[in-house]
Amino acid sequence: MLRNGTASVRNDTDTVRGVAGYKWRMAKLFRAVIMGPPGSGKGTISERIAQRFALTRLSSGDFVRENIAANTDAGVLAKTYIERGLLVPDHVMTRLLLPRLEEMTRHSWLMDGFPRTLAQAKALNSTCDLDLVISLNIPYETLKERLSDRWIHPASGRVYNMGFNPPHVQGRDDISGEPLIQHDDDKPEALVARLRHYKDMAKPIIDLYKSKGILHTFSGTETDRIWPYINSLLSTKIPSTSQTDTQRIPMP
Ligand SMILES: Nc1nc2c(ncn2[C@@H]2O[C@H](COP(=O)(O)OP(=O)(O)O)[C@@H](O)[C@H]2O)c(=O)[nH]1
Ligand SMILES: Nc1ccn([C@@H]2O[C@H](COP(=O)(O)OP(=O)(O)O)[C@@H](O)[C@H]2O)c(=O)n1
Repeated sequence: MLRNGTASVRNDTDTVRGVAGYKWRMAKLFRAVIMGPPGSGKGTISERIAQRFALTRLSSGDFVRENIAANTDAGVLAKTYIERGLLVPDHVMTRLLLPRLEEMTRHSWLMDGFPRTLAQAKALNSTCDLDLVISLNIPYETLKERLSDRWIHPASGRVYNMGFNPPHVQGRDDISGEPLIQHDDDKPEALVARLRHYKDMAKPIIDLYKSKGILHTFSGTETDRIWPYINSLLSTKIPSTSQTDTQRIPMP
């Protein structure tokens, strides 16, 4: 349910009369968050979920980058932190993200990268009711190996791994053909600090979602082995109709 003062669309089956006397039944909407340390597979799994269940994939990192590119006030502010390798403060992140979510009242979505702090989780909580939180629990050695081999197409956020999902042409994005880059903070020396930081920040968020009964944790070293469990969980949670968000149903 989006609590923006006017909309209340979660779980509803409201109808809108369209042309030729049809009504459009809005399928039950679904809102989820995916959490995990850097390299745990959030991007990879979100992509699969978005395709399989036709959810809109929202990446807070991509959204920050779009705002920086568009020179919005919040983007300009966010840039000053990212350039110093810092997390963007909560009030800037919520200013960026929450209006975007309020535009999504009629879409099912999966959010990757937000919330990263308890304050962000509370802000999200006051904006919408989440149906489900996926938390990925991946051993440190696995994260280290994956990240040292991660290549990214910055414009789209598509991720590659030279062993697991290599691009068709080495160093080039499959779709655009543009060059791939590596993030400095994917280097092993930066990883220990990033992981410690993740654990400290994630613990209270995970406790919050556990107490709400919406947390589902998946552990393992291979995405392909974790994926079937996530797939079957989501298949039970997402009604088939919400796979297209809206469904045209002839109604008297
Ligand atoms: N070897 C291996 N690499 C994987 C696996 N799953 C994801 N990756 C790669 O690991 C890196 C991190 O995954 P990503 O989805 O970007 O993680 P995120 O930081 O949590 O969003 C990327 O290069 C992925 O292609 C896996 O099961 N095995
Ligand atoms: N909730 C969030 C999301 C992103 N960010 C910032 O935006 C950057 C890019 O986001 P991302 O999700 O792509 O980050 P990484 O997974 O590359 O760490 C992060 O490194 C943070 O500086 C943030 O501060 N708080």
